[in-house]
Amino acid sequence: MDGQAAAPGAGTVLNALATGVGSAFAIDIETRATVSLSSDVESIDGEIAEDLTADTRLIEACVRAVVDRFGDGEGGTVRTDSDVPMAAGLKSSSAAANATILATCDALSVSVGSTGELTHTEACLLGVNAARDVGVTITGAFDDASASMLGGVTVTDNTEDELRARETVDWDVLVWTPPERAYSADADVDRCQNIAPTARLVEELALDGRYKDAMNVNGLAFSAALGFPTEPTVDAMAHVDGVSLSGTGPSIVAVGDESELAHLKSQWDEQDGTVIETTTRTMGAHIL
Ligand SMILES: Nc1ncnc2c1ncn2[C@@H]1O[C@H](COP(=O)(O)OP(=O)(O)O)[C@@H](O)[C@H]1O
Ligand SMILES: O=C(O)C1=C[C@@H](OP(=O)(O)O)[C@@H](O)[C@H](O)C1
Repeated sequence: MDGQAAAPGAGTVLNALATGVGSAFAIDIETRATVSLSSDVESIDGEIAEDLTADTRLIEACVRAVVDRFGDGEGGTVRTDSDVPMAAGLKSSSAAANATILATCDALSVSVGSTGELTHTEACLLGVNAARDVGVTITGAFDDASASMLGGVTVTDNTEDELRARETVDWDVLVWTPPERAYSADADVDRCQNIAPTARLVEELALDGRYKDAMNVNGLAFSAALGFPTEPTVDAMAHVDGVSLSGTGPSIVAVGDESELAHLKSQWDEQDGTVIETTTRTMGAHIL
C-alpha cells in the first residue's frame, strides 16, 4: 500500500504568536511525501531526504494519525523530500505534515475532498494536532497549515482552529533565507505577546483584504519582538508593496510585481544565504 502527495510552503502575513490569530499565503515551492504501509509491520519509520539526522517525529505522527482513524494497525515508512528549507519560517513543518497526511490517505485509499471521507480542512487539522503532539508548534499553526493545504491566503484563529477567511491572490514573491535556522518551538512567545495590540491591527488589515499593508506592519513588529534586524525590511519597503519577516524567521518574504522584485533581488543577492524567486500558489496540497 503506497501513497504519494505534495504540499506547498508558505509566507507570513500575520504571525499568530501574539494573539493566536494568524495569516499566511501559499508559495510555489513544495514538499513531497512518500508513504509505504504494510499490515506485517507495526513501527512507522520516517526519513527526511535533505537531512538524515533531522527530527522525523512529526511525519511519523501524521502517518499514525491517519492509520488510527482509517487503517487497521498498519506500519511502514514515510520519506519526505523538500524544496522548502527547514526551520526557516517558510512553513516546512506544515508542508511536510500536509503532504504526509495526504500520502497516507492515498496509501489507504481514503478519499479526500468536499464529498470524500475527509475534507481538506479535516485532513489539515490531523496534521495540526500531530504537530501539537510532538511539540514543533506553539499555537498549532493552523494559519500556515491551512494556507499550505488549501492554497491562496488564509486568516485563522488558531485558538479555535477556525478558518476566518480564504482568498486567492496572484503575486510575484521573493524570498531571502539567511543561513541561520530558527525553530518555532524556541520562539520567545512572551515578547510576541507584548505586541498583541499591533497584531490586532495587522489582523484588521488582513481581514480587510489589505494583505500587503498587513505584512509591512507585521514585519516591523515581529522582527523587533523576535530580535531580528529591522533594516532589511525597511530597506525593502522602498522597492516593494509588501515585505515581512516570515514566521519566526529568519526568512523575509516580499511581494509585488516582477520589476519591483528584480531591484530587491539584486540587493538580496549580495547577502549571505539563498534568494528564491517564486509566486503565490492557488493549488494547495494534493495527492500525486
Ligand atoms: N521536510 C520535512 N520532513 C519532515 N519533517 C519536517 C520537514 N520540515 C520540517 N519538519 C519538521 O518540522 C520541524 C521544524 O518546524 P518549524 O521550526 O516550525 O519550521 P518551519 O517554520 O519551517 O515550519 C522539524 O524539526 C521537523 O520535525
Ligand atoms: O508555531 C506556531 O504556532 C507558529 C509559528 C510561526 O511560523 P513558523 O513555523 O514559520 O516559524 C508563526 O508564523 C505562526 O503564525 C504560528
